[in-house]
Amino acid sequence: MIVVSELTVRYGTAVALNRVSASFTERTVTALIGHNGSGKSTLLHALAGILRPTSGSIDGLRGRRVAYVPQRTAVGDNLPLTVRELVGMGAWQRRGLFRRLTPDDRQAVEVALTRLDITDIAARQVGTLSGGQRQRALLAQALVQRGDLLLLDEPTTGLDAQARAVINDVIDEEAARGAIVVVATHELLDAERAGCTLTLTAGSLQGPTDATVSGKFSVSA
Ligand SMILES: Nc1ncnc2c1ncn2[C@@H]1O[C@H](COP(=O)(O)OP(=O)(O)OP(=O)(O)O)[C@@H](O)[C@H]1O
Repeated sequence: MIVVSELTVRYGTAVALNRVSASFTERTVTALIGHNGSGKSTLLHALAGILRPTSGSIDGLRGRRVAYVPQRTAVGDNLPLTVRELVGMGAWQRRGLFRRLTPDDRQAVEVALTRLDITDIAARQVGTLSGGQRQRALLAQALVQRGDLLLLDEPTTGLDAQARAVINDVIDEEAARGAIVVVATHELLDAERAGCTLTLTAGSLQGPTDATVSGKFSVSA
Protein backbone atom coordinates (compact mmCIF):
# COMPACT_ATOMS: atom_id res chain seq x y z
CA MET A 1 0.00 0.00 0.00
CA ILE A 2 1.12 3.55 -0.64
CA VAL A 3 0.12 6.09 1.95
CA VAL A 4 0.13 9.81 1.20
CA SER A 5 -0.03 12.01 4.29
CA GLU A 6 -0.68 15.72 4.40
CA LEU A 7 0.97 16.16 1.01
CA THR A 8 1.46 19.77 -0.03
CA VAL A 9 3.05 20.90 -3.29
CA ARG A 10 3.65 24.54 -4.13
CA TYR A 11 4.91 26.00 -7.37
CA GLY A 12 6.37 29.26 -6.12
CA THR A 13 3.54 30.74 -4.13
CA ALA A 14 0.80 28.79 -5.93
CA VAL A 15 -0.52 25.80 -3.97
CA ALA A 16 -1.12 22.86 -6.34
CA LEU A 17 -1.84 20.28 -3.61
CA ASN A 18 -3.02 21.21 -0.18
CA ARG A 19 -2.51 18.67 2.64
CA VAL A 20 -3.76 15.71 0.64
CA SER A 21 -3.99 12.38 2.48
CA ALA A 22 -4.99 9.15 0.76
CA SER A 23 -3.96 5.55 0.37
CA PHE A 24 -3.56 3.45 -2.74
CA THR A 25 -3.87 -0.31 -2.63
CA GLU A 26 -2.58 -3.22 -4.68
CA ARG A 27 -5.03 -4.78 -7.14
CA THR A 28 -7.06 -1.58 -7.22
CA VAL A 29 -7.57 1.06 -9.88
CA THR A 30 -7.91 4.49 -8.28
CA ALA A 31 -9.34 7.23 -10.47
CA LEU A 32 -8.25 10.81 -9.80
CA ILE A 33 -10.86 13.23 -11.00
CA GLY A 34 -11.24 17.00 -10.82
CA HIS A 35 -11.31 20.07 -12.99
CA ASN A 36 -8.37 21.35 -15.03
CA GLY A 37 -5.72 22.62 -12.68
CA SER A 38 -7.10 20.78 -9.64
CA GLY A 39 -3.79 18.99 -9.03
CA LYS A 40 -4.20 15.55 -10.62
CA SER A 41 -0.97 15.60 -12.63
CA THR A 42 0.88 17.08 -9.68
CA LEU A 43 -0.21 14.18 -7.47
CA LEU A 44 0.88 11.68 -10.16
CA HIS A 45 4.26 13.43 -10.42
CA ALA A 46 4.70 13.24 -6.66
CA LEU A 47 3.81 9.52 -6.66
CA ALA A 48 6.21 8.95 -9.58
CA GLY A 49 8.99 10.58 -7.59
CA ILE A 50 9.64 13.20 -10.25
CA LEU A 51 8.49 16.07 -8.07
CA ARG A 52 9.57 16.74 -4.52
CA PRO A 53 6.68 17.65 -2.21
CA THR A 54 6.88 20.91 -0.33
CA SER A 55 5.72 19.10 2.80
CA GLY A 56 4.02 15.89 3.84
CA SER A 57 5.08 12.35 3.05
CA ILE A 58 4.55 9.41 0.74
CA ASP A 59 5.21 6.01 2.32
CA GLY A 60 5.44 2.70 0.52
CA LEU A 61 7.35 3.78 -2.58
CA ARG A 62 10.69 2.25 -1.61
CA GLY A 63 11.62 -0.72 -3.77
CA ARG A 64 8.61 -0.25 -5.98
CA ARG A 65 8.96 -0.22 -9.73
CA VAL A 66 7.08 2.78 -11.08
CA ALA A 67 5.70 2.99 -14.61
CA TYR A 68 4.46 6.48 -15.42
CA VAL A 69 2.57 7.34 -18.60
CA PRO A 70 2.37 11.12 -19.16
CA GLN A 71 -0.34 12.86 -21.12
CA ARG A 72 0.34 11.91 -24.71
CA THR A 73 0.63 15.57 -25.70
CA ALA A 74 3.78 15.67 -23.55
CA VAL A 75 5.52 13.33 -26.01
CA GLY A 76 7.27 15.15 -28.84
CA ASP A 77 6.20 14.73 -32.46
CA ASN A 78 9.80 14.61 -33.58
CA LEU A 79 10.87 11.53 -31.65
CA PRO A 80 12.98 9.62 -34.18
CA LEU A 81 11.65 6.27 -33.01
CA THR A 82 9.41 3.55 -34.30
CA VAL A 83 6.58 2.31 -32.13
CA ARG A 84 8.49 -0.93 -31.45
CA GLU A 85 11.56 1.05 -30.36
CA LEU A 86 9.46 3.29 -28.11
CA VAL A 87 7.85 0.27 -26.49
CA GLY A 88 11.28 -1.39 -26.14
CA MET A 89 12.50 1.58 -24.13
CA GLY A 90 10.30 0.25 -21.35
CA ALA A 91 12.91 -2.44 -20.78
CA TRP A 92 15.60 0.11 -20.01
CA GLN A 93 14.23 0.77 -16.58
CA ARG A 94 14.93 -2.86 -15.76
CA ARG A 95 18.17 -3.25 -17.70
CA GLY A 96 19.76 0.19 -17.59
CA LEU A 97 19.85 2.87 -20.27
CA PHE A 98 20.79 1.83 -23.81
CA ARG A 99 21.43 -1.80 -22.93
CA ARG A 100 20.66 -4.29 -25.64
CA LEU A 101 17.29 -5.93 -25.22
CA THR A 102 17.38 -9.59 -24.22
CA PRO A 103 15.20 -12.20 -25.93
CA ASP A 104 12.98 -11.94 -22.87
CA ASP A 105 12.64 -8.20 -23.34
CA ARG A 106 11.85 -8.63 -27.02
CA GLN A 107 9.14 -11.07 -26.17
CA ALA A 108 7.71 -8.66 -23.58
CA VAL A 109 7.64 -5.96 -26.30
CA GLU A 110 5.72 -8.20 -28.70
CA VAL A 111 3.27 -9.21 -25.96
CA ALA A 112 2.67 -5.53 -25.07
CA LEU A 113 2.16 -4.60 -28.73
CA THR A 114 -0.39 -7.41 -29.03
CA ARG A 115 -2.20 -6.47 -25.81
CA LEU A 116 -2.61 -2.88 -27.04
CA ASP A 117 -3.52 -4.08 -30.54
CA ILE A 118 -0.75 -2.08 -32.25
CA THR A 119 1.40 -4.83 -33.77
CA ASP A 120 0.36 -3.70 -37.24
CA ILE A 121 1.80 -0.21 -36.67
CA ALA A 122 4.96 -1.32 -34.82
CA ALA A 123 7.26 -0.16 -37.64
CA ARG A 124 5.69 3.32 -37.90
CA GLN A 125 7.47 6.44 -36.67
CA VAL A 126 5.90 7.66 -33.42
CA GLY A 127 5.51 11.19 -34.84
CA THR A 128 3.13 9.93 -37.53
CA LEU A 129 0.67 8.31 -35.12
CA SER A 130 -2.83 9.45 -34.27
CA GLY A 131 -3.58 10.40 -30.68
CA GLY A 132 -5.17 7.05 -29.88
CA GLN A 133 -2.33 5.09 -31.46
CA ARG A 134 0.25 7.13 -29.59
CA GLN A 135 -1.57 6.60 -26.31
CA ARG A 136 -1.61 2.86 -26.86
CA ALA A 137 2.12 2.87 -27.67
CA LEU A 138 2.88 4.75 -24.45
CA LEU A 139 0.84 2.30 -22.41
CA ALA A 140 2.57 -0.63 -24.15
CA GLN A 141 5.90 0.88 -23.09
CA ALA A 142 4.66 1.00 -19.49
CA LEU A 143 3.63 -2.67 -19.66
CA VAL A 144 7.17 -3.63 -20.66
CA GLN A 145 8.39 -1.86 -17.51
CA ARG A 146 6.30 -4.33 -15.47
CA GLY A 147 5.71 -1.69 -12.85
CA ASP A 148 4.03 -2.50 -9.60
CA LEU A 149 2.87 1.12 -9.47
CA LEU A 150 1.26 2.19 -12.75
CA LEU A 151 0.47 5.91 -13.07
CA LEU A 152 -1.55 7.13 -16.04
CA ASP A 153 -2.34 10.74 -16.91
CA GLU A 154 -5.58 11.00 -18.90
CA PRO A 155 -5.01 7.81 -20.90
CA THR A 156 -8.42 7.80 -22.60
CA THR A 157 -9.17 11.49 -23.11
CA GLY A 158 -10.38 12.14 -26.64
CA LEU A 159 -10.14 8.53 -27.77
CA ASP A 160 -12.80 6.53 -29.62
CA ALA A 161 -14.77 3.77 -27.90
CA GLN A 162 -12.61 0.97 -29.23
CA ALA A 163 -9.30 2.52 -28.11
CA ARG A 164 -10.83 3.30 -24.72
CA ALA A 165 -12.01 -0.28 -24.31
CA VAL A 166 -8.56 -1.67 -25.17
CA ILE A 167 -6.88 0.68 -22.71
CA ASN A 168 -9.42 0.13 -19.94
CA ASP A 169 -9.07 -3.65 -20.29
CA VAL A 170 -5.29 -3.41 -19.97
CA ILE A 171 -5.64 -1.14 -16.92
CA ASP A 172 -7.92 -3.71 -15.27
CA GLU A 173 -5.54 -6.54 -16.14
CA GLU A 174 -2.60 -4.70 -14.60
CA ALA A 175 -4.54 -4.21 -11.37
CA ALA A 176 -5.58 -7.88 -11.42
CA ARG A 177 -1.87 -8.78 -11.82
CA GLY A 178 -1.33 -7.06 -8.48
CA ALA A 179 -0.28 -3.53 -9.43
CA ILE A 180 -1.38 -0.33 -7.75
CA VAL A 181 -2.95 1.66 -10.60
CA VAL A 182 -3.70 5.39 -10.41
CA VAL A 183 -5.44 7.05 -13.35
CA ALA A 184 -6.08 10.79 -13.73
CA THR A 185 -9.14 11.18 -15.90
CA HIS A 186 -11.85 13.56 -17.04
CA GLU A 187 -13.93 10.68 -18.35
CA LEU A 188 -16.55 10.00 -15.70
CA LEU A 189 -17.46 6.70 -17.34
CA ASP A 190 -13.90 5.54 -16.88
CA ALA A 191 -13.83 6.84 -13.31
CA GLU A 192 -16.95 4.82 -12.55
CA ARG A 193 -15.17 1.63 -13.63
CA ALA A 194 -12.42 2.26 -11.09
CA GLY A 195 -12.43 0.51 -7.72
CA CYS A 196 -11.95 3.82 -6.02
CA THR A 197 -12.43 7.49 -6.91
CA LEU A 198 -10.64 10.48 -5.43
CA THR A 199 -11.80 13.97 -6.31
CA LEU A 200 -9.45 16.93 -6.21
CA THR A 201 -10.84 20.44 -6.01
CA ALA A 202 -8.28 23.23 -6.27
CA GLY A 203 -5.59 21.03 -4.75
CA SER A 204 -7.68 19.61 -1.92
CA LEU A 205 -9.12 16.14 -1.69
CA GLN A 206 -12.89 15.85 -1.35
CA GLY A 207 -14.68 13.04 0.41
CA PRO A 208 -13.16 10.33 2.62
CA THR A 209 -9.41 10.51 2.62
CA ASP A 210 -8.76 6.82 3.17
CA ALA A 211 -10.14 5.22 0.07
CA THR A 212 -9.24 1.76 1.27
CA VAL A 213 -11.43 2.07 4.33
CA SER A 214 -14.40 3.54 2.57
CA GLY A 215 -14.10 1.31 -0.48
CA LYS A 216 -15.79 2.57 -3.61
CA PHE A 217 -17.44 5.89 -3.22
CA SER A 218 -18.67 8.34 -5.75
CA VAL A 219 -18.42 12.06 -5.52
CA SER A 220 -19.26 14.85 -7.89
CA ALA A 221 -16.49 16.25 -10.09
N1 LIG B 1 5.41 23.69 -13.40
C1 LIG B 1 4.47 24.46 -12.88
N2 LIG B 1 4.71 25.73 -12.49
C2 LIG B 1 3.76 26.50 -11.95
N3 LIG B 1 2.49 26.09 -11.73
C3 LIG B 1 2.18 24.84 -12.10
C4 LIG B 1 3.13 23.96 -12.70
N4 LIG B 1 2.52 22.77 -12.96
C5 LIG B 1 1.24 22.92 -12.55
N5 LIG B 1 1.04 24.16 -12.04
C6 LIG B 1 -0.21 24.66 -11.45
O1 LIG B 1 -0.59 23.77 -10.42
C7 LIG B 1 -2.00 23.54 -10.42
C8 LIG B 1 -2.29 22.07 -10.59
O2 LIG B 1 -1.89 21.66 -11.91
P1 LIG B 1 -2.01 20.16 -12.41
O3 LIG B 1 -1.34 20.09 -13.75
O4 LIG B 1 -1.55 19.24 -11.35
O5 LIG B 1 -3.60 20.01 -12.58
P2 LIG B 1 -4.46 18.90 -13.33
O6 LIG B 1 -5.60 18.57 -12.43
O7 LIG B 1 -3.58 17.78 -13.74
O8 LIG B 1 -4.97 19.70 -14.61
P3 LIG B 1 -5.43 19.18 -16.07
O9 LIG B 1 -6.75 18.48 -15.89
O10 LIG B 1 -5.57 20.45 -16.84
O11 LIG B 1 -4.33 18.29 -16.59
C9 LIG B 1 -2.55 24.43 -11.55
O12 LIG B 1 -2.99 25.63 -10.98
C10 LIG B 1 -1.36 24.65 -12.44
O13 LIG B 1 -1.46 25.87 -13.13
